[in-house]
Amino acid sequence: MSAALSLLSRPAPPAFPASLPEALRIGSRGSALARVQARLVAAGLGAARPGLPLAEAVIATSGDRQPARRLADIGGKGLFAKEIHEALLDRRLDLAVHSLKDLETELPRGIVIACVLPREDPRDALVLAPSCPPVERALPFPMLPEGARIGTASARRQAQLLHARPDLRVGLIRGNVGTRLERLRSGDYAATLLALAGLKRLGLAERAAAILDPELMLPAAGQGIIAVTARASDHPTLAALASLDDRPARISATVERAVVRTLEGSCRAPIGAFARLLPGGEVLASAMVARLDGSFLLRRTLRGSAADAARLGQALGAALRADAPADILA
Ligand SMILES: NCc1[nH]cc(CCC(=O)O)c1CC(=O)O
Repeated sequence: MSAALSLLSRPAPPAFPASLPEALRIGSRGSALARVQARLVAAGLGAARPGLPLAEAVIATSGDRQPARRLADIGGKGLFAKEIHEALLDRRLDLAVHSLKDLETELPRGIVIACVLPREDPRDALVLAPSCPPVERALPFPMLPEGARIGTASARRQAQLLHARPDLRVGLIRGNVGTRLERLRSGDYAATLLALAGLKRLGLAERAAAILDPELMLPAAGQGIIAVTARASDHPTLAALASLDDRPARISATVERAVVRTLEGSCRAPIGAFARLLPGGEVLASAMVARLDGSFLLRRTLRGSAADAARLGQALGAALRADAPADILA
């Protein structure tokens, strides 16, 4: 009797989801910006699939644990995403939210970019320390004080800034957006450069003393674009995310990342890449490489078909490589 009962009352085997799991687990880094971006993705999914249960999780990354050094010196972009990729592959997460510009161009096997959200403003912004005299919005660089010290950890920003203003000095300031704004109050720096997209998402856009024209400061590949990664094999999650994919952002991302992919490995120099869809449906893409000290800067612009976005980016990267001096190419 008791044996029969225990057979009958044996707990049901764990329910393996035929389609979507109980709750989709959304992962991101723990910074304020990362959390806001994760919430944007969750809101998008909630609107696309009403009633779909979602759970948000924070993953600490190596990049977050070593805030004082230049990223390139501690292993590059992969640092922010490594633990997040691992959590996806280990099924501790089902999808992960990244700033596309921090995501390496070659993702680990089994991880794909499932969708990109509509691009926020891709431009960089100049943020002044309280002690710095104001600049005119239209002429931000010429009005920075002679010899001023500017804080940035971005080789791309440093090279373009010094190209325009060789008298300026650059000091390393890293960390989250909040940390960097805080550092400005220390008096060590006259100004810093930040992505306007991050400032906007944090409700801090009013801190931008000037917004830098891409002619002056070409953005990083993917700047302003939020990318969502998932397991390549997880078809239900990929299908749910596909409805969030933004075509113009996807095309820009494809061109800009193809530029970087074409150059990296053969080029150790700072790289900028920016592509946008024109009203007629063509893509206008610019890219630049420079010496870190700004003494050399090369820019190229190409126009091409949106259907050939990756090829356009490759052609742009190849054009830069063809004309760059030997010391820029590794
Ligand atoms: N490297 C940090 C980082 N990664 C993405 C953003 C901003 C948001 C975006 O570009 O989408 C920032 C901050 C910054 O560069 O000012």
